[in-house]
Parts: sequence; C-alpha cells; structure tokens
Amino acid sequence: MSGYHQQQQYQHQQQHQQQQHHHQQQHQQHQQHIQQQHHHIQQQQHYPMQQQQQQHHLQMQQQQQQHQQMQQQQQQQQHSHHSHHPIVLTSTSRVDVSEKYTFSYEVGSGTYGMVYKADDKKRHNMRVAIKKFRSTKEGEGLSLTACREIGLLKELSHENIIKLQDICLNPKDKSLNLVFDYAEFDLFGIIKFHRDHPSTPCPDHTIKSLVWQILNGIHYLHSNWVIHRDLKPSNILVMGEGKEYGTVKIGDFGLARIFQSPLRPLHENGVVVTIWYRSPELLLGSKHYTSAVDIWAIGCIFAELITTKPLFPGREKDPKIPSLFQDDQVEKIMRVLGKPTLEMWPDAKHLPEWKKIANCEPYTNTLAKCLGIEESSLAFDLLMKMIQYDPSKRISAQEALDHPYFKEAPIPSANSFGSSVGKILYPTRQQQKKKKDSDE
Ligand SMILES: Nc1ncnc2c1ncn2[C@@H]1O[C@H](COP(=O)(O)OP(=O)(O)OP(=O)(O)O)[C@@H](O)[C@H]1O
Repeated sequence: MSGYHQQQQYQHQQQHQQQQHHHQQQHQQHQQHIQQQHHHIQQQQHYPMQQQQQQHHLQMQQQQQQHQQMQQQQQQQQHSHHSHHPIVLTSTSRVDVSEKYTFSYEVGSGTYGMVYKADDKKRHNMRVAIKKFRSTKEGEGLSLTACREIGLLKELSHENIIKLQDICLNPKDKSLNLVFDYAEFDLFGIIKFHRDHPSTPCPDHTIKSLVWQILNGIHYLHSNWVIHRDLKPSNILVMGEGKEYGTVKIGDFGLARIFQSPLRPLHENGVVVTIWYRSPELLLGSKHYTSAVDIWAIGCIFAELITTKPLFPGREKDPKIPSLFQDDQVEKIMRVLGKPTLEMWPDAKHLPEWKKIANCEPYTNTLAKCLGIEESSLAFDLLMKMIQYDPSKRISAQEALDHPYFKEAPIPSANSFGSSVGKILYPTRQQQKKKKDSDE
C-alpha cells in the first residue's frame, strides 16, 4: 500500500477517533444515566460485578437500597393489579406493526424469532430490520424487568451498535417487534464468501478494521454495564451502501440476558444454538457472566476471519439432555490451547466441572499451527490475550483497542471494506436468499 494511502487512512482514523472522543463526551451524561438504571436492575438480579465496579457499588449501596425498596413497593403494587393493568412502556407503541412498516421478505430466523426486511412508511421508506418474537402463550408475557431492559436497550447509542429504532407490541398477534436499522451484510456471510473463494482471502485491512470496530462497540456496551453474551459471526452486522458503508454494527446485544439464561436448554423449537464461541469458564459450569465471555467470543471470531474456519467447532451433546459441560467443545479448545493448569488458571478449581477434565490427556498448544500465522506477529499476540483460559487474565476491550496490532499498518478504518479499488463485492442478503432458494 502506498504511503499516501496509509496517511489517508491514518487521517481518517484520527478523525474517526476525534469524532468518537467528542461523541463520548457528549454521551458521558447519557451513559451515566443508563449506567445508573442498569445498576439498579442488575442489583435486583444479583448480577456479577467486576472488581473496579465494586467500589462504586459500595458508594451507591445506600442510595440503591432506598431505590430498591421503592421499586419493590412499585412492583408489589403492579403485581397486585396485574390482571387489570397491563405494563405500560413509555418507549413502546401498541399498534399493528404493518401499519407503520411495509414488510418485504424474511431475512432469517434465530433462537427467538424471525427477522424481516421492511420499509419505514414514515421515514421516507427507510430500510429497517424487524425482529419479531414469537407470541407468548396466554399469561406468559414478558416480565416487568425484561420490559424495562428492552426500553433501556433503546437508549444505547454508538456507531458500532445496531440502533434499536422502535419497539412495537402488536395487540393483534401479541407479538413483540423490535425495529432495527437494516444492515446488508454480516460476518457469517463474509466469512462464508472467503471460505467458498479460497483464492480471494479476506484482506488484512478488512480483518483489522472489523475486529477493531467489534472491540469498540463491545467496549461501549461493557462501559454501560451490558454484556452481550451471544457474540458470533451472524450477530456482527456490517452496513451496506450508504454513508456508513463497511461499518460494523453489533446486533442482538442484551437480548440473551432478557430471553435466555445459560442454564436453559440450548435447543428450543428446533433452533440450533451454537456453542463454538462459548468461553471455557461457562463450559466448566461458572454461573456468572462477566465481560470476559465477550472477549473470548471476539477472539474466536478474529481467528475465524483469519482462517475462514471456526476455531473450536465442537459437536453439541444430545440436545434433549441439556448440559453446561459440553465435552466435545472443551476437547476442541484443549486440542488448540493445550490442557489448562491451575498454575495458569488458579480459580478453575472452584468451577463445578473442573474435575471432569483432570484426567484428560495432556494436550499441548497448537494455536500458531491452526492459525497459520507467525507466532511473533502482533495479530497472534492479541489473539492469544483474548483467548486466555483464565477470564481474570483475559485482555479487556479497552486494553485490546490499545494493542500495538492496531497501530501498525494497515491502520484500521471505519469502512472495513476499504477503497473502491479492488473492492470485494460480498453477496447481499437478497442474493444469498435467491441462491439458497434455487439450491433447495
Ligand atoms: N439489523 C439487521 N439487519 C439485517 N439483518 C439482520 C439484522 N439483525 C439480524 N439480521 C440477520 O437476521 C438473521 C437472523 O438473525 P437472528 O439474530 O434472529 O438469529 P441468529 O443470529 O442467526 O441466531 P440467534 O438468534 O441464535 O442469535 C441473521 O442472518 C442476521 O444476520
């Protein structure tokens, strides 16, 4: 790449960072507001807290106890009138979604429901993605906490987070509809494209820009007390033609916590939930989610971008017997990273399933061979820090953003796809759908 291009990219990056800094300042107050609200909800649910947050927690404890009492009183009041007074969300509209949006076609389906492409009738037919959650059985509505949290997700705003535009409770079919900005691509499709076209590897600049932006979005979520919990390639969206072309938007944040606990069966309604990005502490039975689980998943995605193949493609146990301990998944991890020891991960001895791996054969570390990159490279160094066994030693999103990998050329930029010269044309969702339909 020419020095001119590097300089241009660097300037772009600097501008991007300055804008971000400004953006961060602007949002400081807003973030504090969200943090406080999340703090209250997390308190109620015994949410795990990080060490540095504990001090702040103590200071706020008194204030929160009062607030909790108030909330409990409010909840008791609401519960006692539950059958007569439905919960009213201020940020929610109770209209038939098809009155506000013109549905186009089904983009895909996930654990919780279907995603449709649609046009917003009011906003000049702007393209949106509507996530429709299966209507719940009579009397099995969303909990008050879930409703509050969905409302809070609407307040989160960052350039690398998909914007939740609208929440519609459809009285007709009793469905919950979340309306998001529409993103033309996702990492599942991008990685698949490169796997299917081995002669066109994913450019280094694209990999670096994608990983940098994922970390940037996750850093924002983590600093707002949100842990994603379900990061995987199909949840990493990338914007198509327009102002934000090539920009990463993290999708599905916060929803895993609202709709699914890790202890619930992995399969429901025949939908497969992938375990490939699940961290070792969760696989070994940790009951608590920390921000480190997201970093593990980003490490797995980073490796998959480099090789186009999943790093730890474990086979799930019989889905009819739900289990946190997935032996094949754990074995896949150990075959690449070696067997964990208590020296490298002292707290592992407290994990419920630790004993199950005690008698396993002593696998050795084969990561460099799996990735096919130099062990001395900065990419290798960063990746290794993201997939540390011990979650307390795993790099944080903030630290990862400061890693020298992002400071050496090619410098990451907001448009992950780079300049139009030699631009790879990834298939759009419509093209992918047509191909899928014709293959079937
Ligand atoms: N805002 C969006 N714009 C365009 N496509 C989207 C958007 N959000 C999700 N999608 C796409 O819709 C499809 C289904 O997404 P969804 O999140 O429901 O399921 P998933 O990520 O495949 O699985 P899971 O529900 O288990 O996370 C995926 O291909 C995803 O990339």
